[in-house]
Amino acid sequence: MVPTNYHDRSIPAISLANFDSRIDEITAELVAASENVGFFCIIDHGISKETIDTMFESAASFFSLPDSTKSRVPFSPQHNAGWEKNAQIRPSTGAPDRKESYQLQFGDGMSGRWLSDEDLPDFRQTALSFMHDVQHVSEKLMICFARGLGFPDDYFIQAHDITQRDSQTVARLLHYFATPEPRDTTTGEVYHRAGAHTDWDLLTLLFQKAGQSGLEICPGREVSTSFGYGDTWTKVDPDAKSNAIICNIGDLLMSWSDDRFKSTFHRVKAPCEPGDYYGERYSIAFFNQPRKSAKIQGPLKKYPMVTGEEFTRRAMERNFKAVLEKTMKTGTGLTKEVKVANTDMRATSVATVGS
Ligand SMILES: O=C(O)CCC(=O)C(=O)O
Ligand SMILES: [Fe+2]
Repeated sequence: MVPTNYHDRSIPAISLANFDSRIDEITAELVAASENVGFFCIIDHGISKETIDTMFESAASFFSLPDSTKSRVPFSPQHNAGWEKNAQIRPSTGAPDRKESYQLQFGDGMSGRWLSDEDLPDFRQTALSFMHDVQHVSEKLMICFARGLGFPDDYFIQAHDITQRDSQTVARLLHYFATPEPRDTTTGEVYHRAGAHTDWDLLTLLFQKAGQSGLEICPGREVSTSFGYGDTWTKVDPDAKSNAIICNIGDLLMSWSDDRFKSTFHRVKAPCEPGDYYGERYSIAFFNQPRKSAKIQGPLKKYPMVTGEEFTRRAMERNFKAVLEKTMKTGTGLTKEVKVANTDMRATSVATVGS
């Protein structure tokens, strides 16, 4: 196995302290980070460590339920919400990520996909309160991005209004399974966690747990080969002290900024090298998705206008095609009914392909 080529890049840390009086300074920092790296972390964001820990505890309670209970809220491709396990195949790997996830939304998409209070006391309330907190932070960043691109302050906030029925914003609770250490190289089995991908939302806010490393980025699309294979990677380890939220630009903001802001390849590495973390890993990703009816076009009109619904559908189709091509090339095929998940909006297509 060829060792990973690592490169230390600094991930900008941007403080949101005194947001109203420092908004110009914060906007300049965010714009620079988005143009040059596509990844940054925010600190002084106002969500306490206790709040984040409580959400992680609730996520762990959900994932510790028997599969028979979790399968009462199964993932729905139409709604992009619910629970899936070992079901997401990335075009970069052609094999399922070894994980389970539970996708939550604010509105109609969650109908019938919350467990009852008897199954999981207080979960819904805790999750929604956390999601509103993260939305609040996201909206601050949206004001800065709107200013950076010359749009009115509330431009992205309106397009991502979570009080509307066609809101598509998703909070994804993730649980990666522990994998054998050291990896058995005789079988060639690779325990993918999250294969290399870009997200296709506006902006992702990611929460990691101290000690559970694995997130890596390949910034600025510095990829000379497909999906970053063979390229240099940078570790983005959780930093418990700063209580930072990791943020990355998604394909939607890249397009909406006429390619000025970079959506960036990242992965949760399949552990295989000395120093890698093989234990179970929890994370929470908050995907700022546009309303279905949002109209998307950059200030320079580099790309034709599309709706949020259309943008999402096209991203899913592209992803689905790439997965099919990959699985055919590798001969793994999709031999039974397989849920083929998208890179990051999590809308999963159910495909029955091959024998
Ligand atoms: O789990 C993580 O740290 C990252 C997850 C991720 O990139 C994704 O789900 O899009
Ligand atoms: Fe991602």
